[in-house]
This record gives sequence, structure tokens and C-alpha cells, in this order.
Amino acid sequence: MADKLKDDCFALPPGVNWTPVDDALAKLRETLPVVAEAVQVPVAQATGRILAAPAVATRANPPTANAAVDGYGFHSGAVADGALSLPLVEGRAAAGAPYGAALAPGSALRILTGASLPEGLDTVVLQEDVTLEEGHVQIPAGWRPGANTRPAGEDVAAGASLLPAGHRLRPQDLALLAATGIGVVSVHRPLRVAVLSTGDELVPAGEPAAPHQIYDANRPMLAALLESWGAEVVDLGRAPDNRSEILARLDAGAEADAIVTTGGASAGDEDHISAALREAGSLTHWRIAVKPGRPLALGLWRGTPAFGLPGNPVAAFVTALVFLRPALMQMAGAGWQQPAPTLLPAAFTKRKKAGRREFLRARLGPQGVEVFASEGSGRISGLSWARGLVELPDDAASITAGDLVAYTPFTAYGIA
Ligand SMILES: Nc1nc2c(c(=O)[nH]1)N[C@H]1C(S)=C(S)[C@@H](COP(=O)(O)OP(=O)(O)OC[C@H]3O[C@@H](n4cnc5c(N)ncnc54)[C@H](O)[C@@H]3O)O[C@H]1N2
Ligand code: MOO
Repeated sequence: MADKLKDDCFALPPGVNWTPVDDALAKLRETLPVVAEAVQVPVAQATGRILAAPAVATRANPPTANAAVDGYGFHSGAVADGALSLPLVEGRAAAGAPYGAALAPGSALRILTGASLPEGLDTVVLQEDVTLEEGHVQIPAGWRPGANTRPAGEDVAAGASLLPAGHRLRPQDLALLAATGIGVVSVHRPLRVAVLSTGDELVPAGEPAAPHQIYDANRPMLAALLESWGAEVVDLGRAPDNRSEILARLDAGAEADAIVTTGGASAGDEDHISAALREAGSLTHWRIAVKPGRPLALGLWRGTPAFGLPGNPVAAFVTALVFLRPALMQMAGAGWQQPAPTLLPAAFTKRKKAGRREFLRARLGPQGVEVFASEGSGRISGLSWARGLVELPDDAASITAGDLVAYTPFTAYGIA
């Protein structure tokens, strides 16, 4: 009957077991182990790497009490309150060049920013606030004992916990490790992830293409995503829709820690990825109740986790963020990472059916969260337009402008 046929490429066909998003995520989280071993690397090479052990300060920061400004120092306990005229001793204290003796009570010393405070000096007056006359420093009233000094360890005490295992090191973390005496850190080696595009129609970017051919958009996108998540990419290239060719590439990918493919995840005659995983008896999940991305195929290929992402670039991108990223982060030693969305007012109207979660390309505008004009899964331009995703719940929903919706910026998915 014609009225049973729907013009809806996202309709959930009856009689199929659709796995809810949360169930598929929970299964990945339960089953995927940490596979990246710990290695020792110099701090200067550790940005983007994941700590394999907690980092503990081996030294205080700052290691000694020191001057916060360029000026003149003295001991507050050895002088009266109010304006002072103190004899200036010879020499000075500078960062890296300590004074090397105790300062005589009642005298003043030239001291520069970062210099360790010598014994007998606990207060520094800014050089702009004093005058020098006949070997004396004239200090106006109003100075405070201890002014312009930084106590030892005010930032970090020796032995303090700095960062937990599983933390991904950022440039500023390298400063913290270096400052607290750490030269070498224990980090997980990067995960090696094999990437394969499948489809007879695919041509690499920049090459001549016949009208029936399309450019391989997924592989550069996925390789860049993986790199920004700290993985090393093993490029398996693109395979035609040929079973034995695809099996050979999957075998090559099994040398890596994980395999990511796009295309051939659905149920068509040329959908070899889902068929290969099914025939190997290792397809653990297929058909997720999600839009876009429902033909996501999750399984093992010769013991290596394989993520068969859908071919449509929008579906490949969304499933990479939602399923692949937390899974790889866990395997890499960073722990399961699912960003918590922020509730923000919608600047759109939308009705959705029950039974599947939906992710829309979104960005923030003056009226709230805007969504891309089309939900088409081949509309790659919407990925560049967007700054994040809106996640609509599994249940039916009717959203009108001003309703709160769950928005997650791409930055929370580790994309700059
Ligand atoms: N009978 C059914 N047909 C389809 C279903 C279904 O459940 N039943 N699901 C639809 C959905 S939803 C999606 S998403 C697609 C994904 O299917 P595949 O993973 O098998 O992908 P392909 O058929 O190979 O390709 C889909 C589409 O994407 C283009 N593509 C593929 N690879 C790339 C690439 N590397 N760069 C750019 N574009 C690519 C390809 O040319 C196709 O246009 O299946 C629906 N069909
Ligand atoms: O899941 Mo398929 O998501 O067109 O878009």
C-alpha cells in the first residue's frame, strides 16, 4: 500500500532492534579497556599527551621567598613606623644572583624582581616610590611590613598534587610541571587509529572527478578530528566496494588500536563494512536510535575495536563526536569523556518524534541557539556553519523559541 511508504530517510523501520544512544554508549564504556601503555617523555614534548600517573611537585613554587618588584628592601621589625631614611648597603639581590649574606638591621638593599629575599629582609618598596640621597634611601610613610614579597611555596608546596592521571596536558600544564621541578613525565603513548573510506564513487581531493564520482570528504575530516584528540592516524586510504579489498584493509587496520571506517555501514548491496563485521560474528551494535547516524556499526575486527561510521559526512561527523571520541579517550587512558551540554534558549521551532535522539548543527545567535536550515545528512556546509550541536531527547519533543535546549560547543568535543 502506497500510503505505508514514507519519504523519510530517518523513519525507523518496524521490526528492527534499535539500540538507544545511552545503551550503546554504556556498552562501549563497560567494555573498552585502556590499551595505550605508559611511556616517559620530557616535559617539553608532553603537550597533548595524557598523564599515566598523578603529577606531584618535587619542588615548591616559588622555591624561596622573593621580591615581586624592582625596588629597595629592609627588615620591617628593625625600623620605626612612618617615613624612613635608611643607609643603602653595597651590592644587590637579583633573580639568579642572591645577595649572599644577611642584611644588617636598619639598612636597605637594592633588590630586583624575582630575587630571593636575603636573611634580614622582609619588605620591599617600589623604586618609583623612593628617592636616593647621599647613600640613603628615603621611603615615604605608608609602607606595609611584608609588602611586595612572595612567600616560598605560595603557589605550590613541595609534594603537592598537581594533576591527576588521565589529564590531557595543555601548554600551561607544561609550565606548572617544569616550575615544580618535573623534567620527565609518565604519559600514555598516543593511540594509533586506522582510518578507511569505502565507496566506488570516491576520489581524493584535488584529483579529476567524473560526474558520478564524489570527493572523499570524510577521510581528511576524520584524520583531523583524530589528531586533535591526540591520536596517531594510520591512513588506510579508500577502498572500492569490493569485499576482498575491504577485508584486506580491515586486516591491515587490525594492527592499530582501533579502526574507523566510513560508508558501507547500512544495509544495501554494497554495504560491506556492516556485512563483514556481521559475518565475522563480531558486530556488537548496529542500528542506533539516533539521527543522524543510525547505521553506525560497532564491533571487533580480529580483536580490534572497529567503528563503522555512516558514509554521509554529517552522520560520520556526529557519530565521531558522540560515540568515537569518548571510546577512544577511554582506550587512550583519559577516561570516558562525554561533555555535559549547557541549557540555553532555542531560537528555533521544531517537532520531533519519539524513539530516537537527534543532534542538530547549531550555533549561538543574538536570540539564542540557532540551527542549520537543513537536517540533510549530506549537507556538509552546515558543519562549517555550526559551532556546536544541539541534542534533542529520545522522547517526542515540541520546541518553540525560548524553550531551553541542550547545546554543546564543538570545543567541548575537543575541536578548537
Ligand atoms: N534501505 C536503507 N537505506 C539507507 C539507510 C537505511 O537504514 N536503510 N540508512 C540511511 C542513512 S541514515 C545513512 S547515514 C546512509 C549511510 O549509509 P552507509 O554508511 O552505507 O554509506 P554509503 O551508502 O556508503 O554512503 C552514504 C552517502 O555518503 C556518501 N559518502 C560515503 N563516503 C563518503 C566520503 N568518504 N566522503 C563524502 N561522502 C561520502 C556516499 O556517496 C553516499 O551519498 O544510508 C542511508 N540509506
Ligand atoms: O544517519 Mo543517516 O544519518 O543520513 O543520516
